[in-house]
Amino acid sequence: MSKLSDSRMRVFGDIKNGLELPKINFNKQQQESNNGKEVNLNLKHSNTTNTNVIAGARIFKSSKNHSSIMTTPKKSVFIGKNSDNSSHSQTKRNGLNFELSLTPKGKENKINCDNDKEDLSHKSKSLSQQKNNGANIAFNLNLAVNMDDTTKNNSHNIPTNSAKKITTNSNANTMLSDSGILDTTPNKIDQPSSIKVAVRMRPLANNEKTGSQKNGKITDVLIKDSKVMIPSKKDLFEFDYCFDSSNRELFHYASQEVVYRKMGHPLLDYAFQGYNVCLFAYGQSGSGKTYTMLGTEENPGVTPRFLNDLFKQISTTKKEIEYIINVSFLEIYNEKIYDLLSDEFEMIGKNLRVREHPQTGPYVEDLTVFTVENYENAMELLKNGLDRRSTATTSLNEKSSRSHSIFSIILVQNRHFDRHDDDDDDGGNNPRTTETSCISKINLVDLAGSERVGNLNSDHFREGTMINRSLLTLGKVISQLADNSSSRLNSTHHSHIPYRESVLTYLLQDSLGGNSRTSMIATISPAKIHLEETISTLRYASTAQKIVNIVHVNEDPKMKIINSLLKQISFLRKEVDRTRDSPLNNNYVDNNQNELNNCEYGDNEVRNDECYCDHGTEKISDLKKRFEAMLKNGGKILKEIKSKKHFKNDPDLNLDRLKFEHKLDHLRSLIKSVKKEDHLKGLKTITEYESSDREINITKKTTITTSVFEFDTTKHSEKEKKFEQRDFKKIETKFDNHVEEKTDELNEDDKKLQQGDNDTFHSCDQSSNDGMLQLATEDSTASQNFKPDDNDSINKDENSNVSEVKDDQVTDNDLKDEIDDEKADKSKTTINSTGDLKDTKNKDSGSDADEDWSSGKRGKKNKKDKKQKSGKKQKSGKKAR
Ligand SMILES: Nc1ncnc2c1ncn2[C@@H]1O[C@H](COP(=O)(O)OP(=O)(O)OP(=O)(O)O)[C@@H](O)[C@H]1O
Repeated sequence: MSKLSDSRMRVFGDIKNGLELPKINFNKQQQESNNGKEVNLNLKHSNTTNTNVIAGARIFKSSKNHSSIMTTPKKSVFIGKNSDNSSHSQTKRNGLNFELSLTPKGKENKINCDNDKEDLSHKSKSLSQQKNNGANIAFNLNLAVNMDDTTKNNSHNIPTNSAKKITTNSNANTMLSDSGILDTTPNKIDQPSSIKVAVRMRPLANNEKTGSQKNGKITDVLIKDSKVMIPSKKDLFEFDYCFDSSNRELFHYASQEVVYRKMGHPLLDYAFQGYNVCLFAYGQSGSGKTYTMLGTEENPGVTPRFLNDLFKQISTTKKEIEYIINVSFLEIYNEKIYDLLSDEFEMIGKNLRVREHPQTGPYVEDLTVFTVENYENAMELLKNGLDRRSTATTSLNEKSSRSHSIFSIILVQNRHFDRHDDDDDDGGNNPRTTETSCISKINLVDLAGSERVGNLNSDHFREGTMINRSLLTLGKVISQLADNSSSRLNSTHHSHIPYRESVLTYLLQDSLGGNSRTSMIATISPAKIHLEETISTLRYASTAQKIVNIVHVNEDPKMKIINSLLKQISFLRKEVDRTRDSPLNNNYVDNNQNELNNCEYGDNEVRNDECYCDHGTEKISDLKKRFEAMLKNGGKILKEIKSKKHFKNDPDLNLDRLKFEHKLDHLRSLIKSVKKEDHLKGLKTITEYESSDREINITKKTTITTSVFEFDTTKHSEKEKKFEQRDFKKIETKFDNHVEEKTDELNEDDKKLQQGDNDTFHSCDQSSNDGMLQLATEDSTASQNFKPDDNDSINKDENSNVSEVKDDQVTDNDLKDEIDDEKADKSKTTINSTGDLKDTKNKDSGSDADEDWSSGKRGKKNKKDKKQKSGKKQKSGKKAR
């Protein structure tokens, strides 16, 4: 047994200053010779033969006869575990015997000191004894499965429930629980992990091959093994890996697969072990970051391969582990965070906020998270997000990413296993099921390209300076962290890290200098013309290499609760998907309600779900009102135009028509936005529309869409969304029909006014009555499935249009009266009108444009042609404005 300078065993400290371990009794000479020596702190459990290095440490002279061991800055030290399953409960009852020893770094032999025969080793008293003595211990002593390579051999056959660990606690007063059972709170075994850095060189681009070069040299970068050389500058950089992808013919050509195997796959392994991981690509614009991270259809990059292996691995692992995979995708553009996966009305284009959780660090508030079940799901989300990412053509890259993107995967692993506990009355014969949970966050980051501002045109100047600003902060953070990492052991003072100076670094705080196994791929061009940027990237990368993160497996009892909630989310998402196909099924809400109630935390979840749905209902009813208002306004305008047509020489007629077309433009673009689910744009258009139309005050009420909207919207927002989209289509159809018909009629009127043909004008008037009638009828119905840009769909959907019209009803009496009046008008004038029209058609045959006008009188077979022409007209109308 070691002689401790203190009768209690003490391990305490904090992350900045390292941990103070039991003092060591050196004689004076030993004290001098060992002062400042770097050592390994080893652990050996008395039941095992293996000794594991658990931390790097340094010896310091602390008092006359004592030296102290200071570990590298860590919160905790791994103490030990039993080598076989049978003895861990024994340990629990009788206390844990372990032995700490110090050895010079890189050597096996122990340092001599006077502590006892075992030199610097220390055997603990049993924990139960300590507890009985009422001694303070400055840590929670637990057993742990250490997933790190150094202890893997020792730990892999230990069931997870025997995994406990030692964690220091800076308040140095944590007691064992009254029951004497070891505390299993935060399971954090900190380990140093330096950032792994690789460089990848892309092939020459076409314009680089032909560009004029000094000395006739096009390239000036060489890669050999793990080194990059710049011959003209006699510079040499060394990294963990250097990938030469400049020429496929090369023997050592690094394909996408090679890059993934070396840089991506190891991170996947770490993620399965429970660590947070991060891979980011850094480099000049056009140097191959996106190609490396995402690749192409034929040559997928790291992210698709990572996802593929993730799901493959899950499918081959044992059934007792349950996996939940959540993904999110965001971009940081001009220092603002945008959700790339959200299809929520008000979330698109919304700048999200970063918040900080005291335990888990920075996170993005309101970011959409999807639970995915397979590779295809995940890839679909990735592609959807990429479509929304901000890109632009720059001098260096045809499709340059103008934002930093972070694709995050949360891997949750729930392990269920049977625990045999000797403490049980039955002697441990009856297994009890236990669950542990592990959550790993995987960040795959494609940074925007670093670029000299001189290379940017005025369009991209602002975004270029923003990109450079955040990359500059990233550089500062990296270099500060590198400084701190190298001075960690010698100094207690650490410089401030300016994480908050940019959104990027704030969000990546954990990946840089925090709890994450992080790798970086620096991409470079071989071209001599980019040499300056290449050297700057290489410097950046070699500084990043010096950063040492402190990592631990994310296993925590609180995770159980989080897991349970994640399960709920996953369940709810599945339900949403399932019910999407049958939105009219009224029973589903009740059934699901029951299922939800049966879930753990079900009550809260249901309540939350309801809140969410209420919110959704509000949005929908608001939208509904806006659409209705627009429809009414549209009707009013048409009416006004119609009434003015009686005055042949009304100078306002054309103006009104233009106004009307202008408004319909707004509506059309609104409907397009809605169709594309670009709700934000839709909302903007509505606002524009409404403000341009404020003077028109409509009192009559149309209820065209009410019947469609009046289903029970209080329970399920997805169901509502489905309806919302369907109804938008109907409104869209209706308006397009109006535009089509009214444009034709107005053109016809126009022409006839010009011709001064009174008879024809009369028939036009009737025809515009028809048009109004149709508007009123359609206002009270909802025609279906028309897509303004999709000419083919016009014909396809005409039939459904008809049946839809029959089904709907007008509820507003005033409007009904008006429609009835107009119907009467119509029935009176139909024959005349048709006759006139026929005449007109005959007169004008031979002219394309005229045929278009005449066929505007419900000539269904020519509808497609008409549509195309009215589209053209609209464009010219815009030009005129
Ligand atoms: N290793 C490679 N092999 C083949 N082509 C590559 C490679 N790396 C990049 N390219 C090609 O170079 C061009 C630019 O690459 P990429 O878009 O990935 O650059 P980037 O660094 O992401 O640029 P930016 O920062 O402007 O978004 C693309 O056409 C890409 O296909």
